[in-house]
Amino acid sequence: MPMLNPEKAQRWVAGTTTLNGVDPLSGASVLGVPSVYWERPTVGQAVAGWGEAAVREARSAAEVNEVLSTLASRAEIRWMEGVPKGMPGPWFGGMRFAASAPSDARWEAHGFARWTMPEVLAWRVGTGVKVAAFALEDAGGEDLVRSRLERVRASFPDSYYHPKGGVVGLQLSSSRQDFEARVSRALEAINAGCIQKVVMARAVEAVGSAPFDLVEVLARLREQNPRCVTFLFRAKSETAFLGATPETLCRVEGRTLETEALAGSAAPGQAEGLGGSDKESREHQSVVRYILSALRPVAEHVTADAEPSLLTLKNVVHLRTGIRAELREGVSPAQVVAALHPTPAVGGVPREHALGFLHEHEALDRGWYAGPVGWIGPSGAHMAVALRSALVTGAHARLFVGAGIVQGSSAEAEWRETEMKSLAMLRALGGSDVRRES
Ligand SMILES: C=C(O[C@@H]1C=C(C(=O)O)C=C[C@H]1O)C(=O)O
Repeated sequence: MPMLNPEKAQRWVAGTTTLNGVDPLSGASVLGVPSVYWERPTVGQAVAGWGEAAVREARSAAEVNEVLSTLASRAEIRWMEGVPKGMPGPWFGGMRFAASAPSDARWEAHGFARWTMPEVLAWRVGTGVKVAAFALEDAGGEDLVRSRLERVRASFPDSYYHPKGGVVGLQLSSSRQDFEARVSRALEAINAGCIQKVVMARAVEAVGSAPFDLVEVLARLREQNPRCVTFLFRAKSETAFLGATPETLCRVEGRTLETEALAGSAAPGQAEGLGGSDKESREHQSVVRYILSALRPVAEHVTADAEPSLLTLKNVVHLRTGIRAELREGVSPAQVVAALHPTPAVGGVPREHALGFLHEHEALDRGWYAGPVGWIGPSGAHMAVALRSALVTGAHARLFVGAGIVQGSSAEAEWRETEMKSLAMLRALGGSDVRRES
């Protein structure tokens, strides 16, 4: 049985092997739907994990800090043949956007924050697929690791998993009226000077004509969104949180930190005007300023791109400013997450007022949407901001989309922006025959 937050003395044993494969996702045809998945096509990184050798949960923001700090250490795992260099993870998971407990039962399985170390982890390396197996260091731990590696070696396909291309009919519903009323309320608060920016989100319910095939959805997400991180986190239940996000919260390797401001959006046909738009530029710069000031206590030599560039995705274009820094001595990825999350790209300015406004008026349990999701371990950490995502159970998907509201925003335009942002997930779910109810 996997243990939640086990005693400090608990240790795991791990072993590795290398296969001839090319695609960790193809393992799903023999090992089933992964419990965790992470792919960055731009750098050729792909990782899939099955089962849960260990689970660490946190129930509050303070506990998150404590748990995340322990996950970066290698002390708890005894590697039979040394730590594999450049292994992503082995801990994968995420946390809620808000500091409050779930109010929507659909998020209960994912909890406040949850990281797992899979029983089997497969990731792409230059010439093949590397596999690690983990087990508790109890009597028989090494044998269990060897048998897991053997089973994987005997059955792992060496082909690439291509989506089969079947189309799933989707029935969609989301209330436009409610969303636009909330955006108008946000504009009143902005005009009254209570807040300068707030990111309002809404849910879109999508019901498929058959249960969603999560492996197919992952395969389509990565194919259709090569500049994003495709991710999946499946907790104990059959409920999975997955998506393809363009936004990184932080990537840490040694003392090198990379982050970014991603805010300001336009339809692909209107990208030309994005850089010159006063509204989009204000929305973007508020995120840049926040990140630079949030990094000051934890990092030095902070540099940002002189000008935002355009990040062009299939359905939407964003303004992006890359930011790099060197972490101060002893600063952990946990402290970086605590310093940055939530940035005004998904929260607002001033931060506490905007979060209070969302708590009161958004009428949505965001769950892990817009929270940090990713991996952490001895080779560093990568936490993305969980956007363009959905919580999927059977034939039901709850998608989440949001947009930044500043002075000059219009409720109708923000609705359209969120519609545009929903397309990536809808297309991956397989929608073509889309019927709408508002
Ligand atoms: C909130 C979302 O996206 C964020 C909001 C953006 C904006 O308002 O321009 C752009 C990118 C993201 O930081 C979302 O995709 O749900």
